[in-house]
Amino acid sequence: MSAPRENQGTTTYDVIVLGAGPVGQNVADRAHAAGLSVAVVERELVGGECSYWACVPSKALLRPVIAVADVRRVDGARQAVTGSLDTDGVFARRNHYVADWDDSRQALGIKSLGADLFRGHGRFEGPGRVTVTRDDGAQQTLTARHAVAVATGSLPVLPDIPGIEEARPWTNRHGTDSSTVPARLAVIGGGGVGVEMATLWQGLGSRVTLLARRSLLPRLEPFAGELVAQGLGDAGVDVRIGVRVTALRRPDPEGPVFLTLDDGGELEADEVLFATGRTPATGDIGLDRIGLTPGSWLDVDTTCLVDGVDGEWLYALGDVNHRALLTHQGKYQARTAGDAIGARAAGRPVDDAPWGDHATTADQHAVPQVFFTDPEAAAVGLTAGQAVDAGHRIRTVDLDLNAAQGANLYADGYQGHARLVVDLDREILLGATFVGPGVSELLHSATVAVAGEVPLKRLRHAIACFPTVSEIWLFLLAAYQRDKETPHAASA
Ligand SMILES: Cc1cc2nc3c(=O)[nH]c(=O)nc-3n(C[C@H](O)[C@H](O)[C@H](O)COP(=O)(O)OP(=O)(O)OC[C@H]3O[C@@H](n4cnc5c(N)ncnc54)[C@H](O)[C@@H]3O)c2cc1C
Ligand SMILES: NC(=O)c1ccc[n+]([C@@H]2O[C@H](COP(=O)([O-])OP(=O)(O)OC[C@H]3O[C@@H](n4cnc5c(N)ncnc54)[C@H](O)[C@@H]3O)[C@@H](O)[C@H]2O)c1
Repeated sequence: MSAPRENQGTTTYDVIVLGAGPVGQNVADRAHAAGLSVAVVERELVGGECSYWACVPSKALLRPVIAVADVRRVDGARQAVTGSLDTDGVFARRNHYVADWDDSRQALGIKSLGADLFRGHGRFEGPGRVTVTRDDGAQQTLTARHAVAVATGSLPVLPDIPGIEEARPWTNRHGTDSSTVPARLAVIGGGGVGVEMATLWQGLGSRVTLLARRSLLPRLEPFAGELVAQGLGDAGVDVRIGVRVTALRRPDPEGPVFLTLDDGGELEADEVLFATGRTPATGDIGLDRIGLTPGSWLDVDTTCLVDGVDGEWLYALGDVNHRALLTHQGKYQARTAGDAIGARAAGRPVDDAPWGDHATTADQHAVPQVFFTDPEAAAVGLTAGQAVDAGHRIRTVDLDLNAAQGANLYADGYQGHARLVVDLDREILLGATFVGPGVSELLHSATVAVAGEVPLKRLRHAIACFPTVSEIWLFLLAAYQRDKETPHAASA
């Protein structure tokens, strides 16, 4: 490792990491493990959006809601749940998991992995050169001998609708850090944030209206959004699909917000939460100083080197490269790119062939995701539609999950559905989707099968325990075999 070197107010490290979310932390760890000196720059909280306003608080708040729903599906246990959720307890639980928005433990983590933390806003001044501006205006310049890794994440997008400022909308920030439950909440957007926020605030006692201009969870198999919409409706959410907000008003700043809808209606709520997508946090990081466009997503190659930048020094990881806006996928990119940075710095060969040590091949073939709704929706790889669009010859296998006795024992009247997408030419799985209570823990089996390209002939020998929900694999594979042996079986 070349130790940090100071010269005329500029400190030189082997690697500079911009952003200390989960992704920045992981690339710093891997680069340091490769023997490189590392500076990490963070302008807000070490741990990023994920730790304080996204994954962690949302799951801390959702778990009690789903735990109670799960108990209510088990006769004998249901009778033990007689009251409503203790919201103070739920908020205290959330506060515990976000450490009361105090990042000192995570900041120590940066130190203990051997990197130096610089608090402040990082901006490129030129290739390999970053200025850090602290809140008090003090500035420090850092230069990188080998690499800069941009892991600045993403920000919520608010649509340009008249009255949006006056409405003082919530985004994922208030949606996860509020400790008051609005009596009526309008949630706009049917993606992951929208459906999870609707689930959790309805569970905590709000009367939620969810407005989605298209189907829910549109990137998953269509049945996922349909079952999640049904679950939300059963929980009391007013789900309205195909409805847009055209204007907002909050005439009395202390009073309710009014939403004008394109179906001619008006909706009154106490708060409105926009979950209408993300924009890259690259607007103010000096991209123009290095020949890139401020505010753009950063396209990358398989080792996460940014396209169109000479010299193999600029990497972009996590949300900012727009490959998959998921913590686990960003961390995978960070581990892979951290190793690639180490290899390039040492002059060792880079193994960027598909599934190689320095390639993020899973980003294209095996991205797993779970939405913690009730029912849960879990998917990996390609949907049937995506597989056909990509030119694969496929067959889909569909089954209700209650075909597995384990599902019925897990929840009385278990309702859920599974789909496998099979590549007919190679007889491997391209994708799998499970929707139902408790399926989040089922997904990794499918991820192993998809990423491992395990032949179905061999998968048959991976036995699931009786009586678990996982036994659905047995029935899905048997159904595939049956279809295969039936000449008229449909292939999509
Ligand atoms: C409500 C919600 C729930 C979610 N739930 C899940 C989930 O359950 N599972 C999942 O996998 N994903 C989930 N996601 C997505 C997940 O939050 C992101 O994919 C993840 O946070 C991306 O990590 P990151 O490190 O790239 O960015 P971030 O977590 O956004 O971290 C980026 C860091 O960079 C810092 N930064 C930005 N600009 C600068 C600068 N110029 N100088 C210095 N520092 C800077 C920021 O302050 C921040 O700390 C959820 C998202 C939302 C909104
Ligand atoms: N459990 C998880 O892993 C989890 C949970 C939440 C979010 N996430 C990830 O975080 C990212 C951001 O999630 P998100 O839900 O904010 O974004 P998204 O892009 O997934 O969904 C946004 C939705 O809002 C809709 N929309 C956009 N503009 C609109 C408008 N003006 N009016 C009405 N609807 C509008 C879009 O059609 C889309 O369906 C996603 O990639 C998501 O997968 C993951």
